[in-house]
Amino acid sequence: MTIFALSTGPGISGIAIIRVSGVETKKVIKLLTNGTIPEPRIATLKKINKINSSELIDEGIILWFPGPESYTGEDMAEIHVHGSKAVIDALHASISKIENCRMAEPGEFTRLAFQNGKINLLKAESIADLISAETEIQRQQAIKIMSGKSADKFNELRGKLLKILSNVEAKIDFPDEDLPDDILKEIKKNSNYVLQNIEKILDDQKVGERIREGFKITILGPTNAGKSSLLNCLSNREAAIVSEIAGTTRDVIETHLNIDGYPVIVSDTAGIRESKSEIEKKGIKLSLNRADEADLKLIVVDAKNLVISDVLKGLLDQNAILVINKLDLLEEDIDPEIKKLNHVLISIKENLNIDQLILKIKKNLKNKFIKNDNILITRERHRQHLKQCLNHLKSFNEKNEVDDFDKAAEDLRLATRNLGMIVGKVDVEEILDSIFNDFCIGK
Ligand SMILES: Nc1nc2c(ncn2[C@@H]2O[C@H](COP(=O)(O)OP(=O)(O)OP(=O)(O)O)[C@@H](O)[C@H]2O)c(=O)[nH]1
Ligand SMILES: [K+]
Ligand SMILES: [Mg+2]
Repeated sequence: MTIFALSTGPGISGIAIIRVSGVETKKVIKLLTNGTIPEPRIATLKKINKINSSELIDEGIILWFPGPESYTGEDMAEIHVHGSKAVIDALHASISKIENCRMAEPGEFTRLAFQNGKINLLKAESIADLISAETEIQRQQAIKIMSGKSADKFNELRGKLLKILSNVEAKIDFPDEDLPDDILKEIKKNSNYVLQNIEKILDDQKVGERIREGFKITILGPTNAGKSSLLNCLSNREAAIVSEIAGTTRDVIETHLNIDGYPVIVSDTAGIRESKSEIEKKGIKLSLNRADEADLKLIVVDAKNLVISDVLKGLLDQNAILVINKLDLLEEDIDPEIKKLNHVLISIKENLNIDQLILKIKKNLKNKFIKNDNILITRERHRQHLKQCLNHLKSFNEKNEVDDFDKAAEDLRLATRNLGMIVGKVDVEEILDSIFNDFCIGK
């Protein structure tokens, strides 16, 4: 089967690129250009016409990449035309008339690249991350994983496990012979090395995932403190309704922001107070759930009414900033006890000290992100495989201690398999769909 798809973004653009991959690629070029195949990898201007007709669609550049020296490993072509809907539609219609040619599924080009051994799974995932990167930090992370640093580490650890496995299997094959002491020592050393490495990789405060998905900031506080006003102020738009009526916000309202390169998801929540309304109570429950999940809590209170309820006190930990709003209304100094807390005094109405608050938020993000320069896990999938690997490895150690080699070997195989699945070194058909379906068509 030969696949094709628009690989540039949809909508009007100066240039649109349609990619073709598969055995019929040469035929596609010939039929579209009524002519010869261009030199490999040399941009060649061609008249592109409808299939089986001399009617011109557009003039454009054809790039011919004979397999296996191509992105997918198969014969491939790129057709660069003017980026209008009509040109693209005409080209698509023409190619789909050629036998054995069809539109590509989302992520299918990259999936082929993986299946044909051009890239490993981590690289495939990082390509998806790079395509969807919205902030500088996300781009940096994607390109780092793409460069192969994580894959190298996981392959190194997997190599050690395979080494142990060969020793243990030798023991199973020759049950009457004892393993020499130095080999037993080496097995122990290697399995501890892998164990400790995985524990260290897992102990990462989930920074990699946070960079991909966004760092979670939750705005909490009593009703009418100005929480929704703060959300709007940070996101520079009317994301949430602001009113002088206490209890305005009921549902959680999220906005995605880019704070100095760091991706964040800011959530505004329902004001916390004693309420008889069932709906409001539900809203307050949602607020408290969000507080649990948050990486950073902004506890907003009213400077004129500075009572901090016990519930809020419970939320004021090292991942919280006390935001005292409505500074413009304040006449006297604030309570020295409250001043001891990690706080900032602002007025959203008068735009006072907002920059200070943003600085504090940034500092908090930086501390969290920069502490960990060794990010290897960017997805829950990786974390699950590592946890499984760790469990099997621990179980292997226990069984190995009591000379239960058969069962120990089985644990070792499973541990190795889980490490392999991260990079895509084993039969991974079952996880491929979920990975490549996240891509858009043409990638
Ligand atoms: N004077 C003054 N008023 C403010 C300031 N910030 C917000 N307000 C006003 O405070 C009122 C409540 O603001 P909201 O943003 O709706 O407060 P909230 O915390 O989201 O309230 P709920 O959703 O009901 O819990 C509105 O009338 C705002 O205009 C400020 O800095 N100074
Ligand atoms: K309100
Ligand atoms: Mg509100």
